[in-house]
Amino acid sequence: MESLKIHKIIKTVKGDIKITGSKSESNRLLVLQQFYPNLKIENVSNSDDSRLMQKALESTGNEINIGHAGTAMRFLTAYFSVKENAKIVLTGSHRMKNRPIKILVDALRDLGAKIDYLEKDGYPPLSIEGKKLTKDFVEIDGNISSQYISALLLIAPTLKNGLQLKFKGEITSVPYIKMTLTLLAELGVDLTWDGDSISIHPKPIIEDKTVIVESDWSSASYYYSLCALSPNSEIKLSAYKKASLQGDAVLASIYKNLGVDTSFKEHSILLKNTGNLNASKLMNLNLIGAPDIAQTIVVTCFGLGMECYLTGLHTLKIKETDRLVALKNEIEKLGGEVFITNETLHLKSSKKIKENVSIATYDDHRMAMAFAPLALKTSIIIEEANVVSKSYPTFWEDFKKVTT
Ligand SMILES: O=C(O)C1=C[C@@H](OP(=O)(O)O)[C@@H](O)[C@H](O)C1
Ligand SMILES: C=C(OP(=O)(O)O)C(=O)O
Repeated sequence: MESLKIHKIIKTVKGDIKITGSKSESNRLLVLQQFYPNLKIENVSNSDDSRLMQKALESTGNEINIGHAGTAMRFLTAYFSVKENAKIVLTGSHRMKNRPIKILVDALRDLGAKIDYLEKDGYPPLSIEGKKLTKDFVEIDGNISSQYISALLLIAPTLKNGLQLKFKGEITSVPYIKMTLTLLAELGVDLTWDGDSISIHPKPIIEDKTVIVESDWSSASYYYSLCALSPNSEIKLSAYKKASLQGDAVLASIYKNLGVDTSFKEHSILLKNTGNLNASKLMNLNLIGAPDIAQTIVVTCFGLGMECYLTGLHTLKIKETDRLVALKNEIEKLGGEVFITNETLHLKSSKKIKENVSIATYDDHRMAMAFAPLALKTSIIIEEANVVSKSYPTFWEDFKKVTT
């Protein structure tokens, strides 16, 4: 699928969607399943990133290409470093070769791992020779990506003496670290998080266990946006729970201020447009714990003509694309005004949205999905619309279901 033209939607958004499992939970559990084969996983994500992860873990070849999948790149670097006798090259897309991995590689090398850079220092591709790691203490910078920390935590219980991780500086995307720790604890791993240090005890085997992956909250964000932009709309999404491991579940409280009410019913959430919106209010949010929903929120505010000021966005520059620049470029094409720094984004309120603008997606699934709901306001074109498969392969079918 190349460009997708979406004609202005005149229907009230309504429907019932079952969303695939969280890609973050899935990619952690898939690694853990290699260490603990008696772990069963249900509702695994059907995203490209999780399929690539599964394929990599089953691969018998000596070169693995994980495309655009950041978590897979980081988690597999740690995984293959401890897989005795593994000798592999881990590579990815052009963008992946420009997403930093030095902090993780340095930490693994400090623990004794054998990893070499094949092109640019500090970036994939990597050559990894797996071996037994015997050290049990490492310091790591927590401000660039929490994925480095999760990667180390996932291998920690398989190390002979476990692992103590000490953080330098501030930690970013903390809910993702908590997700990793909660999943480890569910498998019976003993751990403590005390101030700037996490200790993981060794756990060579676990009891039989089945984990059901909750559906993906980041994917739910696009329905929150549709609901916010469509008066009287109602969407039911499954399968979700109130006590989520995913930080993006904060959507429910954020979108309350954008006129969407969330109610939990058994395994689903019901989103309803309440009509309760003060569009002259400024949306002021720190998204350091939920970076993946920044694009959705900015576009919703733009569609509602609201001003928004987001902070805590320093990780957006090193994701699938520089998401701060991408948002500014595309919203300005539509007639909006956006100011960015390295960690903030300020959207001015604007009343008009230009028609038939073609939105570039920069190989970033979230650019395509975040801009699609604007079709409730005006006809819009989404370029390279199939990028959505990175996290949500059936997005366009599901989008159609609730909008036509
Ligand atoms: O651990 C994870 O599953 C993720 C952590 C976050 O990355 P950063 O920690 O790099 O912000 C998030 O943006 C990414 O989509 C998934
Ligand atoms: C940043 C993302 O993924 P990753 O870092 O795993 O490529 C994302 O899905 O928005």
